[in-house]
Amino acid sequence: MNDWNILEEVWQVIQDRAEHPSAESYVSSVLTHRKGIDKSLEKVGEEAVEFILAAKNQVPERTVSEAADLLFHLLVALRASGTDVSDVLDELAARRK
Ligand SMILES: N=c1c2ncn([C@@H]3O[C@H](COP(=O)(O)OP(=O)(O)OP(=O)(O)O)[C@@H](O)[C@H]3O)c2ncn1[C@@H]1O[C@H](COP(=O)(O)O)[C@@H](O)[C@H]1O
Repeated sequence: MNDWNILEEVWQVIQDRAEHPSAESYVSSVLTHRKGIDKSLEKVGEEAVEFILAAKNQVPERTVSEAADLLFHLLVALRASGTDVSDVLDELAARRK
């Protein structure tokens, strides 16, 4: 199944967790972390490295899983940096040749 809508769905949940933080929420814990934005930026770095290693070592299941982690943490970091994902999508669209 290819469902690009899942990205939008996860983005909306991240907005909700940012606006209504809860103790049980992982996203809230990252967005309210004592390290501030550094926490989500560290996660992006960590997950990027794990993705690179999985892809480089040609481990398909791990590559999929690490790519999902990377996309998720990138969305959280975009929120932490006050960047709207729509602007990122617009930027991609503007690069069409
Ligand atoms: N996609 C994810 C997702 N991917 C990974 N994780 C969590 O990310 C955490 C990080 O795990 P790691 O092993 O990388 O790191 P760790 O050492 O345990 O913890 P940290 O480094 O983060 O401190 C785990 O607790 C995972 O559960 C996620 N947590 C949430 N989501 C999505 O976000 C939504 C909202 O989640 P909550 O905010 O928890 O309600 C969920 O419905 C999902 O769609």
